[in-house]
Amino acid sequence: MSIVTVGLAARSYDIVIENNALADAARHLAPWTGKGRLVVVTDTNVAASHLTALTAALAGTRIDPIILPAGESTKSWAHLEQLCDALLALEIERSEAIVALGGGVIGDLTGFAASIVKRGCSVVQIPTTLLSQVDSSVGGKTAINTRAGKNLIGAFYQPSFVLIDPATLDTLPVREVRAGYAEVVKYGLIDNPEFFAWCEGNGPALLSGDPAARTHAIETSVRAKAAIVGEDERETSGRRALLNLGHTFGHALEAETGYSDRLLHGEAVAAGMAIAFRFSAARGLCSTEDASLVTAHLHRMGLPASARSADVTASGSVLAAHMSHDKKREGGTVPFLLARGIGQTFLDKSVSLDEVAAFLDSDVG
Ligand SMILES: NC(=O)c1ccc[n+]([C@@H]2O[C@H](COP(=O)([O-])OP(=O)(O)OC[C@H]3O[C@@H](n4cnc5c(N)ncnc54)[C@H](O)[C@@H]3O)[C@@H](O)[C@H]2O)c1
Ligand SMILES: O=C(O)C(=O)C[C@@H](O)[C@H](O)[C@H](O)COP(=O)(O)O
Ligand SMILES: [Zn+2]
Repeated sequence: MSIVTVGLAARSYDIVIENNALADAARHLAPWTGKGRLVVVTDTNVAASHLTALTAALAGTRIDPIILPAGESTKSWAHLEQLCDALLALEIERSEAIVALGGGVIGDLTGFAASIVKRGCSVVQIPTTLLSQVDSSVGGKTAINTRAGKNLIGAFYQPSFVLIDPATLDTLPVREVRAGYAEVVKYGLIDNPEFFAWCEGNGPALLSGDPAARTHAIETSVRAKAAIVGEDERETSGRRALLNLGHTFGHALEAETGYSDRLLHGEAVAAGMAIAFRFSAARGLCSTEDASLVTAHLHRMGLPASARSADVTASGSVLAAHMSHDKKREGGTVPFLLARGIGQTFLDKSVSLDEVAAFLDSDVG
């Protein structure tokens, strides 16, 4: 078992990473079961594969499940309302924890609901996708998507505890494992070239469910994210913005595909990171060799590495228009995460959306 702490003074919390932790949920969740019941928010797929096991592990505690449809379209106003109404109907009390059992969709939506129901209830994250275990369950970004763009309505609201059971990934479809892998390799590309090299060697084993590779990837990612969040919780210093590598491009691709299962978040981020490296090379910031290495690695891992390979045919100016809603925008300018090389990502405020649009029209990836 490993424990990683997110250090945020009074709002610090632990992340426990342990194979088969779900079977031991009574011990791990003891601080939140004292009231005799737990409200568990999940989706239809996760309910089918893991809710029974969690309920059995918590024998003696009444489980009140709220089961939502699976998929990105659940991060919506309509489902936020449905979830808040369900929590109120269950007479949730602020001293109880709401458990988010699922991937990033359930985690982001439940975290946001927890931040507003009765002005704030505790939330415990039990992530069940690779993406949510390495990224979304940690750090307290919660949100829904709206017509104007991705995650534009939300709150910074930290969980009270995160319980990661890598064994839950045994039931995850391989396309979802691949999508989560994009956020794993992101940590190497940001500031850890040794981890990128590890990904080059061990990515295939990770995708095929090798337990040692899986645990190493989860622990490395969670430690990296916890450290960044501890330094810059609300993305004000520029440090946390590094976690957004590939996301300004990626969110535009997601908007273009209507936040549907046509393009998963991790797939969009993969394409966005490769675009960011090629754009950096085109600006003379990083070598074309590094940009090609990133593109080739993502392709080898079965991920899209361009708008075209993500099946998005929109023009550069249409994609740039989506990017103008980016939350990092300041004084009318959207800063971009660019790179001087693998492991050397930085925030560049000198890019214009016209330049990005022209680059995208010429980018073949
Ligand atoms: N808050 C953050 O910091 C942060 C970070 C990264 C991504 N995100 C958000 O996370 C979301 C994507 O999360 P995701 O990739 O986990 O997608 P997801 O939550 O939609 O889960 C992917 C699919 O896998 C299914 N599933 C989940 N766990 C399973 C399991 N163990 N076995 C079988 N099926 C399972 C789900 O039902 C769903 O169909 C996006 O909305 C993205 O914006 C948030
Ligand atoms: O935790 C962060 O900070 C991240 O940027 C992690 C991203 O992987 C994640 O997709 C996040 O939700 C994107 O944030 P946003 O502020 O661009 O919506
Ligand atoms: Zn992401």
